[in-house]
Amino acid sequence: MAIAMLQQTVGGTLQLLSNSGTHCNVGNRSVRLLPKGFKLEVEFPKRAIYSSGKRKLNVIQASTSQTSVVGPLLAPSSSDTLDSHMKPNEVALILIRHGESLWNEKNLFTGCVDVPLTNKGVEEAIEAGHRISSIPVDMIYTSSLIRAQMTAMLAMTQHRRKKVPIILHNEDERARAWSKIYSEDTIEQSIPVITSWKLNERMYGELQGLNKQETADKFGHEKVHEWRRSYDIPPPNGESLEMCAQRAVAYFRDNIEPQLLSGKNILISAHGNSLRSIIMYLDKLTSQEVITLELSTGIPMLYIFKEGKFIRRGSPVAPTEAGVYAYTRRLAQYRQKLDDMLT
Ligand SMILES: O=C(O)[C@@H](CO)OP(=O)(O)O
Repeated sequence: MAIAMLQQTVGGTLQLLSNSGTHCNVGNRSVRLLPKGFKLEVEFPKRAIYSSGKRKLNVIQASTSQTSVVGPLLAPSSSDTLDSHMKPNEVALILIRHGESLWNEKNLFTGCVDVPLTNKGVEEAIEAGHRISSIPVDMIYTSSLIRAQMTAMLAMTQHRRKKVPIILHNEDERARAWSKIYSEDTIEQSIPVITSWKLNERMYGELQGLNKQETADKFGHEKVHEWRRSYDIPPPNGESLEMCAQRAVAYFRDNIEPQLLSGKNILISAHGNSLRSIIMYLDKLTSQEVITLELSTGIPMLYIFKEGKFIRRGSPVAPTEAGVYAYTRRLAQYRQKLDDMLT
């Protein structure tokens, strides 16, 4: 079976690796892949579909130095409209802040420290999953932190479509090779989960691990409020919200938005401040507006992406809530198909 994988781009060089000699279409050129890899000099467009046999390799932002590596699991043949092969004219984007973590419970500054969920956090994640269980999800993005990953995975246990979320391991070639799936059908029933530190909580510098109340008592409530909720004032040796927004929004624009454009329904499980940053971008909030935005743990927020615009649709309260599915005909149809499939 022909499996080609985008390995890397260096300047204008696109390197494809193949597990067998096979033909691969790159743009409008048909090329032969060699067993041990193939190098091709190509002026590639920003977004292009590269196909090998029946599979599509979706190359995102190939003209930048950092390229998303997309293997077969990452590019299911269609977005999940059970399973229509038409590119939809609108897709769902769901944002979830992770459930309560052990350090949320202890009221400690957490930032990039990798702390798991509490029992309450587990329950919140399951409840979030229940709320979104009839909304299509084709791809999941999470931070590299376990609390966001646990939240995404627990939420997906509730999804009525019953696809299996699978974390992609792109750390190196062996990690990729050793986690490869060899069944087309199994790939079809999977949801790729892409993790990136760029969606992490903002790095809280020398406040990480300190108690929020004790820090306020020591440095004054005003100072601590400034560190926590100003836009451009960083905590000692940490990131301001503005700095967090720079990397989180850049990641969203470079990696997630192209997938939405290509018709994928997406769930992002991340953190208070990385999500506030992304919401600032989606809702075009000013720096004054974003500092008053507070996100609760485990509450999913739904957006519809249509004609290049993000339309905020609030938070689904229940999978059967009429209001959510009245938002768009496509969501209503998807839920109906799930009902038909499951009864
Ligand atoms: O401690 C943290 O990492 C964050 C989120 O819990 O705190 P804050 O409420 O100050 O953004």
